Amino acid sequence: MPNRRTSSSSDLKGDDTSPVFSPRAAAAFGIRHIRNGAWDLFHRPGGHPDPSSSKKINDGDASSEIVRLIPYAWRYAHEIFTAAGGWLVVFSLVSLVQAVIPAIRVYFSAEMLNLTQVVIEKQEIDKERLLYTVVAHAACSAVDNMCSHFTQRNGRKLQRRVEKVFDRHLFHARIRLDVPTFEDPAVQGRLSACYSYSGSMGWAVFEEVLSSAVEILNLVSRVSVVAKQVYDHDQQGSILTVLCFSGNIATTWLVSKSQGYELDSVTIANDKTVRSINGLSACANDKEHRQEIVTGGLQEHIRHRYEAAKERIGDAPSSAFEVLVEALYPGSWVVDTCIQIAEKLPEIYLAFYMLQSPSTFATSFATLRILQENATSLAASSCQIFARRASLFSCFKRIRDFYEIINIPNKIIDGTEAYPIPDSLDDGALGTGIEFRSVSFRYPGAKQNCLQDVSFTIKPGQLCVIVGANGEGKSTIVKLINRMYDCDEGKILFDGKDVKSFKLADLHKRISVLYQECHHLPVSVGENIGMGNPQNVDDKLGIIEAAKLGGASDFIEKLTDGFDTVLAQDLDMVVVGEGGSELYEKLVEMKLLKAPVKAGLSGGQMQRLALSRTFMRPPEEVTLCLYDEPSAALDPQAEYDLFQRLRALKGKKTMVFSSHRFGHLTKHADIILFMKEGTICEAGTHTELLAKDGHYASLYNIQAQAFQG
Ligand SMILES: Nc1ncnc2c1ncn2[C@@H]1O[C@H](COP(=O)(O)OP(=O)(O)OP(=O)(O)O)[C@@H](O)[C@H]1O
Repeated sequence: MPNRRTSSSSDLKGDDTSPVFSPRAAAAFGIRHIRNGAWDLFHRPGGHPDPSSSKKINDGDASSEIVRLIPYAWRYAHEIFTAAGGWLVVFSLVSLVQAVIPAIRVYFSAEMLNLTQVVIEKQEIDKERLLYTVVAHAACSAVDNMCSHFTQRNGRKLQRRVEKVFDRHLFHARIRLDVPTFEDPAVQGRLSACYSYSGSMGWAVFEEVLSSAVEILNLVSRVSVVAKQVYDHDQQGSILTVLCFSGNIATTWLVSKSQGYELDSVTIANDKTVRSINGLSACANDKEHRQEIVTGGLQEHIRHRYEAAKERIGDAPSSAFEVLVEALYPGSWVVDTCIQIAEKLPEIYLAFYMLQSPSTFATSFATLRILQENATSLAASSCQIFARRASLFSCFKRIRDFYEIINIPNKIIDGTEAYPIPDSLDDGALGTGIEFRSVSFRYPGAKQNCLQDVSFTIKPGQLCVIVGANGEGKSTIVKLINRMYDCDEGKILFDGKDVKSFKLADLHKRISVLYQECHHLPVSVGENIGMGNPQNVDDKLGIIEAAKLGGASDFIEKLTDGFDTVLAQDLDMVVVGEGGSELYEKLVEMKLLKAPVKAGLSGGQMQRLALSRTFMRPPEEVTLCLYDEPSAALDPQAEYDLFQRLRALKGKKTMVFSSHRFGHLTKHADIILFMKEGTICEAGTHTELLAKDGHYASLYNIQAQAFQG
């Protein structure tokens, strides 16, 4: 038997083979988790990612909450009607018309049965009434078809129109966030909650509201027709009605209880063996591996490994689909038996009744037919409408959350003053003067300070190199200068003024940064470079020139589409179920799953691309260059060329480098800062620090020895 457990148990820590896997973290976001054999199934109960939506609220709270939600609902209604206007009204009206058609059909079915009853009892037929009933019934089908055609044809168009508005809002809400706000798991959770499992929230909410109205109208109209039939024509109707409905309501309730999991799920193999089976299958199936397999004579080896892995999996599920089917249909013989008995109750009653008074057989049979035809769907509809209360409520809460996230305040507060300071002595012509005064900083969520009481001064136009071992805080200094984060204690000054007082847009315009982790954007190579100066993103000549300066021209020319080559993400997804992709994205966003990125470029090429991006900005605009390990992935020639080029800027711009390498840069530095455990333990020029014979001298000598043989 496969081993199935729920995530509530404390022993769920995931598999060591997947460092980012955390079912407990998933539970915190309202995503449930099941471990079945080697598989992990994540699902969102009721399709609502917001854990707060599952909280039970009493009626008093609910009504005051509803009052608070009204302004948001009003704003939402206003926005969707502005976007889709009259079409939305027509679409809603057609859907409502379609909602009453089933009731009209029931009415004419009842008419047919009544006519049959008259034929049986009196052996005569009302031809006119029969003709009218048949024609009207057919007309109903035609109108129903026309309505379906209309809603299908126009639904998608309307959906796109409504979604566009909300997609724009959501995009804006995301793109405007700064680093600490964006990294905040609470903010990520709120952003994720704004996606519904069928497209963007804007349309999903409209659909939910309209579907509720349609269901209510459908139910009310059908119940009226059935009730009229039962009470106009049959004395036994009330008992049959109770039996039909109670059986069906119980059935619907039992089924809803027994179905534990919806299709909105992601199933992944969190196990080395399954991953190995998938990899080996790919070896056997994919064309690209054939050459290596044949040349290397690997057939037998791969077959052996595949069989051994299959053996290890044993009787546990071997595919995501199997896992999903087991979760969806856990099955219960008690439930199934109850359903069977409940469905037969009205017939059993009728059989007893007919035995007692056979003369009323026809009448009761007609009523039973009408009731049986409708009871199941009416019971299901009433249960659904009942269940919809919660989802409607949570829909409006999602609207509120949506409008609130649009205005999530950024943690890095924008300054008000222009930079460079107008009328200052050099107006930034020589570069930015930087001062750290007793700066301490801790990353959000970290246990201890990453920088502790750091103080130093870099004069305008100076070249500063920050050195030290891994993890000592070099990159963090770069990030604080650039205001990616704000320090917790102390002050950072630009040209003698608190950096927080300057407008962020002005600072970003004057600072050119190259980060250690070079992430390309999933756009074209040319655009990746052009983005270095968003105002001139289409400046083709500028891009070509920047690529030359960054040393990227050579490899770009060799790419299939040159500057137009698109560097897209290739997610290796194992997703099952409707809405699963969206849930997968959420799991990735929440860093519960890793999204492997297919890198089309080597590390050095990525670095050259990122470097080229920094050359897009007009040189006179930039007053400060921040380079975090700019040459880590470059070959020696490229590194030498780069440093030659950058050194030529000395005296014209302030330059701050973080580096592990000594020599090329440090010999020319005006100031070297040696970092150890988040503090600056040595500061001075190359000559001064060598004379001091401390940490710097020791590391420099280690590197120098390598070249002395
Ligand atoms: N976003 C983050 N959240 C939490 N801790 C972080 C974060 N970024 C870095 N750190 C931690 O802060 C410390 C300093 O990191 P930093 O990147 O500044 O070091 P570094 O000196 O630049 O290292 P390297 O030479 O390896 O680039 C490290 O212990 C690191 O683990």
